[in-house]
Amino acid sequence: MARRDWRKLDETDVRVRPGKGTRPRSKLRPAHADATTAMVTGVDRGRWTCAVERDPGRVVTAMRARELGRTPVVVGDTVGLVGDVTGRTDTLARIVRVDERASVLRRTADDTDPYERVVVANAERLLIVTALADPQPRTGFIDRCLVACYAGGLEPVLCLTKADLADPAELLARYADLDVPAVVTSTDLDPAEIAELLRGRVSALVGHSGVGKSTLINRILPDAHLATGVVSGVGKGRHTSVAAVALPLPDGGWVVDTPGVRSFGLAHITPDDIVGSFPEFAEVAEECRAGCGHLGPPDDPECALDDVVTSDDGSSGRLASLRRLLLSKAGTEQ
Ligand SMILES: Nc1nc2c(ncn2[C@@H]2O[C@H](COP(=O)(O)OP(=O)(O)OP(=O)(O)O)[C@@H](O)[C@H]2O)c(=O)[nH]1
Ligand SMILES: [Zn+2]
Repeated sequence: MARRDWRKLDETDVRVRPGKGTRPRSKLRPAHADATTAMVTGVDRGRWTCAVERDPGRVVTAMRARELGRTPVVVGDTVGLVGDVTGRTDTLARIVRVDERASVLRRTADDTDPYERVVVANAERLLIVTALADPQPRTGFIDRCLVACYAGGLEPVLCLTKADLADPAELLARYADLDVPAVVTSTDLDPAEIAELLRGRVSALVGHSGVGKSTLINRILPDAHLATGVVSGVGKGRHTSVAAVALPLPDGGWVVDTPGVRSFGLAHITPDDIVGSFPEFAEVAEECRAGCGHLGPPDDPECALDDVVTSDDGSSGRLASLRRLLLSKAGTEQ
């Protein structure tokens, strides 16, 4: 239950149906029944780049129809387009519908923007790109990426780069209890495993500067420069530091690069949102008192999660890892 509750989290969520008190239910709706479905691949200053029928070869620039008001439209959103959807130069389609999101990745509020915002919608996976050395892995960052995934409905994957510089064993061990899938890579290893992981689906990528994210993308997408160039015709400028962009993969699927996204919108996430992603704990957590932080003694001495832990079936390690994530939500390390 908790896992799907991210929809209520803030005002930037898409209103699938207009609520009472807003505009009257649009009479235009039936007229838009023939709207063309597209995926948003880039956003910049009131213009959205969309792939019609998710076809990377059919790119259209669109504006948001007035009737949508300020409904946020982000990379990965599935939208309905009307108007000129040919994509010819100087044409502009209109976005008249934003479909309900299957997942959300939020970035945190920052100095220039006091609101948490969804940066990527509908990504199935989040690749947490971390160098094994140079720069040193930051486990606080990884932990908060995991929290963002569990709360937003994405499957996390650890992508450990620069395996030629350091052994991944210690880092892998830290996440073993959480069953987070991991791939280990370096420039002297074949990127086929990662390409396979990404093929046919929408995956978002996050990572600090210098971890080798661009190197990785360029190896999987030899023409990424070209693809980036196409979108940056729209996406150049001061907003690019946090603007996500979806790049099409050669064998189908999309990689969403999230430059500048260094921390995640976790402020409204409750412990229950996170626990909800852990099947063996979610049900028991309902027996806890309302507002239990599920941290166990001394903070939550009566937390029911402790009852799940029996002898040595691995549950104690998993609970310890889950509790580490619960604690990390409040962390500030980036
Ligand atoms: N030793 C080693 N170095 C690597 C590997 N992958 C990338 N690098 C180096 O790490 C540095 C950073 O790589 P980038 O791909 O630019 O990193 P990034 O994450 O895109 O960083 P920004 O562009 O700043 O966001 C470069 O000097 C790369 O050559 C690797 O597998 N092994
Ligand atoms: Zn509890």
